[in-house]
Amino acid sequence: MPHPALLALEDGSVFHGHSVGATGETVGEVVFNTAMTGYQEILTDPSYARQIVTLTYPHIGNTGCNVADAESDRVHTAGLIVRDVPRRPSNWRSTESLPDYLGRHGIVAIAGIDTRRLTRILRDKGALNGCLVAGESIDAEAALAKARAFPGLNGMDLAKVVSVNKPYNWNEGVYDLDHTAFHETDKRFNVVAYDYGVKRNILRLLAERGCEITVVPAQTPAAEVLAMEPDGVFLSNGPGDPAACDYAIAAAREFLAAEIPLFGICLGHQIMGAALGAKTMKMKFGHHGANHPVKDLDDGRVLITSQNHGFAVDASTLPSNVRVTHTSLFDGSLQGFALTDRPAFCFQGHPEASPGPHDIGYLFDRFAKLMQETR
Ligand SMILES: NC(=O)CC[C@H](N)C(=O)O
Repeated sequence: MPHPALLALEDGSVFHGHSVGATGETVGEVVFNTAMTGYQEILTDPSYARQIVTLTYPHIGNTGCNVADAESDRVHTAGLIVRDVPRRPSNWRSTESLPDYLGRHGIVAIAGIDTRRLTRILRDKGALNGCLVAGESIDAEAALAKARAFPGLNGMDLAKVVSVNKPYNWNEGVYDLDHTAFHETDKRFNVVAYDYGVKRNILRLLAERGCEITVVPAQTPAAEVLAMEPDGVFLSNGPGDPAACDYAIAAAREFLAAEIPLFGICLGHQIMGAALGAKTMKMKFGHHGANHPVKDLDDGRVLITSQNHGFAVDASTLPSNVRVTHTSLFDGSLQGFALTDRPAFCFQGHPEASPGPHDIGYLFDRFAKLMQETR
């Protein structure tokens, strides 16, 4: 018999279910993700640090887990909430079941609760702080108190917490078309990628475009990077509140001043916005999923995109040398912008997908073109 588990939300809601991961307790902001696939990539996306993720798709774990699908070297979500985990995973790539994987990584997870009810609460009230407990004896009152004691993500700088300690070269090759083997690419550009919680697929897609990549810690001063004379600088995705990353905002300002090709994704987009003097704000429940429609304002195309953010740049506070390039068709929020007088642009969603559709992968080509033209 699995251990019992319980989820308590700061609004007083309590859900009883059973454990499908490690025993223990965890606190964080509870958010919902609507992607139907890609649970392992979601678990290992560093942008989810201090967040407990509930997946709205009811059957999670069907295809097991493996080494290749991780987006970083560990699980970053603070916990996992699902409706149901199948008893037996079935896929030729699977080396481990989801509960075993979660247990090995020490991640508390609950199944057997009504995730539709939970998602409606989060949609109506916005993301809520919660406490997830699993084990032989669980105490709802204590969990509620812990949920209410969690300070929330506002003001929390987590990029420097999940970042690497020292620089390294990304030298994994790129996949063959049939995705069975890696091969080398011709290196055309030297790129420095800031790791605020970078996902591996971003580095793969940059390498695929001929980038030789040096990944650097979040707090690396801009002067150190400029001394490396890169062809371009990349600002990665990452967890927490962008406004709290003052060192990153200061560095981005220097890269903009130096007119070096600059590309930002998600947290990187928000940091670029803040560097330009724009305001960032907390969203009600954010965007977390793999089917979000985004409009490309240059040609009117609608792209289906992968998303994972709880903060956003307030478009009305952007300076006049910014051109909005993408908006969300869910809520009209800002999804991308480019500078009119510098080689810099960024995107709020996840163009690298993983999981998700590849509609907006052309942004990686745009960065390569920008570096080519700026040379
Ligand atoms: N995926 C990301 O980079 C997320 C950015 C930021 N932490 C947010 O929640 O909005």
